[in-house]
Amino acid sequence: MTESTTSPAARSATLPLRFAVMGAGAVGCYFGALLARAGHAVTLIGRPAHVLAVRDNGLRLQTAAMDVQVPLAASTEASAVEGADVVLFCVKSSDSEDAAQQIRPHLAPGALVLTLQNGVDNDERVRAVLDASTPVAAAVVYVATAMGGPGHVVHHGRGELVIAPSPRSDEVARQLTAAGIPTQVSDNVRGALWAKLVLNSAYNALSALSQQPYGPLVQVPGVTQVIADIVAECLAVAAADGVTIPGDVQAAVRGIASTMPGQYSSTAQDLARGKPTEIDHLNGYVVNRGAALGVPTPLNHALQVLVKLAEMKRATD
Ligand SMILES: NC(=O)C1=CN([C@@H]2O[C@H](COP(=O)(O)OP(=O)(O)OC[C@H]3O[C@@H](n4cnc5c(N)ncnc54)[C@H](OP(=O)(O)O)[C@@H]3O)[C@@H](O)[C@H]2O)C=CC1
Ligand SMILES: CC(C)(CO)C(=O)C(=O)O
Repeated sequence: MTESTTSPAARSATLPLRFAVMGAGAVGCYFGALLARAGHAVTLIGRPAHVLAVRDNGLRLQTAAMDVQVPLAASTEASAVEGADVVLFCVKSSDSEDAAQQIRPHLAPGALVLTLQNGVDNDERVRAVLDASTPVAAAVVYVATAMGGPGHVVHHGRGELVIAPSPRSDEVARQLTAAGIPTQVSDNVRGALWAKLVLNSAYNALSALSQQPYGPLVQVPGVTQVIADIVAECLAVAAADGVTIPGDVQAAVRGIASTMPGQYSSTAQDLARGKPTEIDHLNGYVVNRGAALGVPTPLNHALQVLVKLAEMKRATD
């Protein structure tokens, strides 16, 4: 096909883009590394020890299929988003406003900010901080990754995204998919984020408070009934909020314990490392929406409070 017969969209799908990753942790490093390997210009923005390691040796990307050093740019400064076509916004949900404030003065006009986070309202919270002209699209992240240490990301499974529509979403989805990150654009990302929120609300706090992986957790008498009751509260809030949750959420909830029996929730991992959890954006979100909509959520509230107490204890140990 000659240049003149190629549509602008098709042409742009073949051109490398400039990506910045705001919050270069497990999720941002994994996707950033794949994009850099596909020829895109990628800058990671993260903490000093990680940035130094990446600058010295590149990012070590360890998956079942490869263990490679990926050269890419890294900075501790939010100003490194300058010139990016797309910002992968990958901080924890509790850091969204701060991180958005930090990148705001440096974003190029029209840069797309993609929120790759758990929790259902990060896109709204980021949009509220950024200039009204900046497109922000939520992404549902289906991946299991962890940091192996500074400059080292370990992939444990999956790696797809579902992203919300925006002026650049189709183009970006094509580029991501071509880079080995299967990406769909969906007009029900909120529903898909809610589906994940239900799983997180059902399992994360219980795994965190007991420091148990999902397999042994559900063997304890009473746990599956508690999970069913938590899920019922979440679904009542979602219904009152007009959210259509795609797929069979009950089957997805049951499937977690059998498909990931050895997995500890991210909340359990945060607590074990003495890091703040995202609980206010998981069970806590269900509680707040429930309160606003007049739907009682006593189990979600109890779990939120218990995790906050455990965070407090961990911080003072
Ligand atoms: N890991 C996974 O497999 C999955 C994670 N998710 C979700 O993705 C999101 C990101 O998770 P994950 O990557 O695991 O989290 P990480 O904690 O590994 O990564 C976030 C990184 O951003 C850093 N950071 C925060 N604020 C700034 C800032 N202002 N400037 C520079 N760096 C900053 C953090 O540093 P510090 O810790 O020092 O604050 C941390 O290193 C979360 O919402 C999570 O729930 C979703 C699906 C799977
Ligand atoms: C799906 C689940 C519950 C898997 O661990 C998760 O997203 C988390 O740990 O935060």
